[in-house]
Amino acid sequence: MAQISDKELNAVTRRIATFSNHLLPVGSSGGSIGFCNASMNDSYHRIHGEVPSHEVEWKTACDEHGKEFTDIICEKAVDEGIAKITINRPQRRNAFRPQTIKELMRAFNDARDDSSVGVIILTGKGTKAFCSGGDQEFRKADGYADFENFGRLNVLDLQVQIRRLPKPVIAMVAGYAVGGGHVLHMVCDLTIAADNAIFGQTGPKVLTYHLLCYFCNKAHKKCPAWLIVIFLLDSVAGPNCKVGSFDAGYGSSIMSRLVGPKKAREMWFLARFYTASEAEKMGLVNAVVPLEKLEQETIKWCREILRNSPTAIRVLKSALNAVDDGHAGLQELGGNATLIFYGTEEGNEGKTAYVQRRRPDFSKFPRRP
Ligand SMILES: CC(C)(COP(=O)(O)OP(=O)(O)OC[C@H]1O[C@@H](n2cnc3c(N)ncnc32)[C@H](O)[C@@H]1OP(=O)(O)O)[C@@H](O)C(=O)NCCC(=O)NCCSC(=O)CCC(=O)c1ccccc1C(=O)O
Repeated sequence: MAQISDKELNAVTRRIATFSNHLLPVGSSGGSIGFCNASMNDSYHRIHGEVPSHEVEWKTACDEHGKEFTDIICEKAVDEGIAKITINRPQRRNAFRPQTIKELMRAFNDARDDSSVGVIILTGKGTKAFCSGGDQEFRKADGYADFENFGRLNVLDLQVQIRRLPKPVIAMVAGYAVGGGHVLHMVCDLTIAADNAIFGQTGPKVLTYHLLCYFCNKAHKKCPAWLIVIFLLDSVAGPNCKVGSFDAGYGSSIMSRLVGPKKAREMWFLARFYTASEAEKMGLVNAVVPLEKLEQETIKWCREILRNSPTAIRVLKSALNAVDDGHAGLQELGGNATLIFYGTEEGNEGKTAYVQRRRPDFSKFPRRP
């Protein structure tokens, strides 16, 4: 009779253990290994262990000229590939003005170029709001303007930057994510929400708030009494803000992809607000956690991502966007193919031959089926 070696016996025992673990109901403890879920007792989890849960040590980062940011806080985790970018205007529910967007774009650029960073968290200061969209005080007839005397919709550039950034961006949402702030979280790759989070678009609602600001500006800050009365009545009838705006770009198309065309129409046409658990059911967010666990859980997701291959994640992000992003999506995905090719011997042969003024020898490279 054929003898079975110790090695083979070990392999069989391991396979039976793995198989029987898969049969255990989810949540049962199933043995002495301290995983939260018995079905996680496979070789991957035995080798990699649990995702570490120790606290992050944050180090504040300046801008590229060593100057401190005014509207945002940029931090990097010590010895871990996590950058955290925080909109720091809590007194205005983290509404963004052009300066905020410019700083955000610089911080995202820095995190992109920093090869020690593998994942970026976008969040808002405090627990009341992730972001309440464009700061209406700075809205003019041609867009938003602060230190410059022309207006723009700067946030659209930031949306594109996040979409194309070759590292995952996670929105960490506590409190309101509304208007342009809601679009920002949708543009991020993942969203972890606190149980106090509120999501929604405000733009199409009645114009009282914007009208009030507009007339006050015109009247050198003096508000006509009738407008104040309308504003007060309107505030009582529906305390959510009303700004007269819409995002017919990513704010519509990405939303429709996330929640489906019918629900997207509901979100925009009715401009209702939704709780975190409603948002989770709609597919707007990846997870909802108690407010006090928000950062801990987000960090856990970051650490789990950071264990994985950065190139695989980079290519996957562009692949997941490619169909929707048309030429820009193909360019991003195609750029990744070229980037990987540059790192191969075959790619290098072409370059080396050119530099050495000789014919390249591609004969040694396989023509794969
Ligand atoms: C977020 C709220 C629901 C929070 O309500 P609450 O907790 O009761 O706080 P408040 O007392 O309302 O607010 C505290 C304080 O903050 C000020 N504030 C809040 N949000 C803004 C804002 N967006 N702009 C300016 N100021 C804001 C508020 O006035 C208070 O100030 P005090 O001095 O203390 O009184 C509620 O605050 C709320 O509903 N806010 C407005 C939300 C909203 O409608 N946002 C949408 C703005 S439009 C937008 O984001 C579009 C952005 C954009 O650039 C764009 C992109 C693509 C296409 C088009 C556009 C475009 O601009 O049109």
